[in-house]
Amino acid sequence: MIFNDTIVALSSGRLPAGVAVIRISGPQTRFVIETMSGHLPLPRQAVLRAFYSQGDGEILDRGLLVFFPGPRSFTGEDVAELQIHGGQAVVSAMLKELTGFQHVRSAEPGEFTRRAFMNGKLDLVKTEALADLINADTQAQRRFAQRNADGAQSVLYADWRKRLIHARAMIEAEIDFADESDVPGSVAATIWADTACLAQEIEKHIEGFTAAEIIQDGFRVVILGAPNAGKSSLLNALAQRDAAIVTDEAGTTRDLLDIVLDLGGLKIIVTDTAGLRENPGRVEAIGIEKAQARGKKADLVLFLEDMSDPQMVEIDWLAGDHIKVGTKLDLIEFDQTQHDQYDFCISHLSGHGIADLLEAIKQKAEARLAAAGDILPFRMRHVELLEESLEHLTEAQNTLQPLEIRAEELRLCANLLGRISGAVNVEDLLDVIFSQFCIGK
Ligand SMILES: Nc1nc2c(ncn2[C@@H]2O[C@H](COP(=O)(O)OP(=O)(O)OP(=O)(O)O)[C@@H](O)[C@H]2O)c(=O)[nH]1
Repeated sequence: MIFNDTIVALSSGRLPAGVAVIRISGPQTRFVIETMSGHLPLPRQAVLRAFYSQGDGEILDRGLLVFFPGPRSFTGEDVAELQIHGGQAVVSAMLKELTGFQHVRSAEPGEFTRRAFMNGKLDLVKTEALADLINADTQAQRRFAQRNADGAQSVLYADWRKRLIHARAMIEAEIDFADESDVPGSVAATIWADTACLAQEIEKHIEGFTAAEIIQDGFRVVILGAPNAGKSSLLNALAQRDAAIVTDEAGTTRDLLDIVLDLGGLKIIVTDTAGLRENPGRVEAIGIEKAQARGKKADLVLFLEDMSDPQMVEIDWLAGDHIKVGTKLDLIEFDQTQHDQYDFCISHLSGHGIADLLEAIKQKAEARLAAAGDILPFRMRHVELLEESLEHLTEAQNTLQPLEIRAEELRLCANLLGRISGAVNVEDLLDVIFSQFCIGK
């Protein structure tokens, strides 16, 4: 696709910095380079150049210039990257000079990537993965985004579409040549067996979204227990700072308080909650309601009990995974029978058991990820399209429907899969997807 205007942006991070990278893409790129720095350098080779102002011939800066002639560039157009000194004034003078050329303007957020997509350099899934790679905070997020950007997911969907298109072709052949028995019944049986298999694969793939959410948004750990059980003390010990207020007054914590941990590269969100007890005050009751709601949505609940003063707390409503933790170990005489009631016994005073508990949280999170496959849908958008395509595939299996309708359901299913990677009709999605990017990407 040919764009008339050339776009320019600072592609590197916050200024001042040692080096700043300015990126230019579009049909004016060659002219701009030649005007500001002399002849075009060899493709993809870094050269040291002075960059001159058109107005008074002043040198604005010296730096490295790399020229990537289209179509072998990130956007598919002529692209140049200028590595210059990362000072505020240097960069603003250079950007002002560049956008002073005719048909050259500042890029919108994500516009370079959008051009890459329009020119067939990236598909939508890879584009989204690239946005995630740029925003990755933890090593697990980086590795996951890297894998998605490599395109394994797009290959999987392309393979599914191929199977569907083949199935549809065979079914249509059966419709067209029914009388001539050119398509033996056994072929149709094989096709329907394969589409049934595909439906299972898609279903399993959709289930993997939970694992993707854990990687992207974090593994949610919620600390629950009676007032004074030591919940806030545990949160502070895990955070290694005073994130929550700790007093000996029962009911100190009224609201939810989150901290974020990086455990072995995984993002873990730990939430402190209001103590669970019967007949709380009005404000406390709201806190308890919130605690229960968060506990129900948690990936893991740490249920704390003060070993020196155990309280009866109703936790039957807890459906998910939980670890029972005995606290204030330092206050009690050793008693094996009492120890055996808990998965872990800890003391914030002595630090006993905290490291083991952290390790257990990490292992629980890793186990959840290991259970999912390698290729996961990583946007709600993917899941919605997958679910819709699965509905059509299920409908296609319905032997009560005429063959024509079943074939049409296969076509609809393939189209929806095509929308995930952008192979089919996605104009309406583009603004949403590219707005996730920063300027210069
Ligand atoms: N001896 C001892 N005291 C502890 C330990 N952990 C917590 N405490 C004390 O127990 C009291 C309550 O601790 P918190 O961490 O505020 O308990 P909580 O469960 O958050 O309490 P609420 O906010 O009221 O629900 C404080 O005085 C803590 O210093 C421990 O391991 N040993």
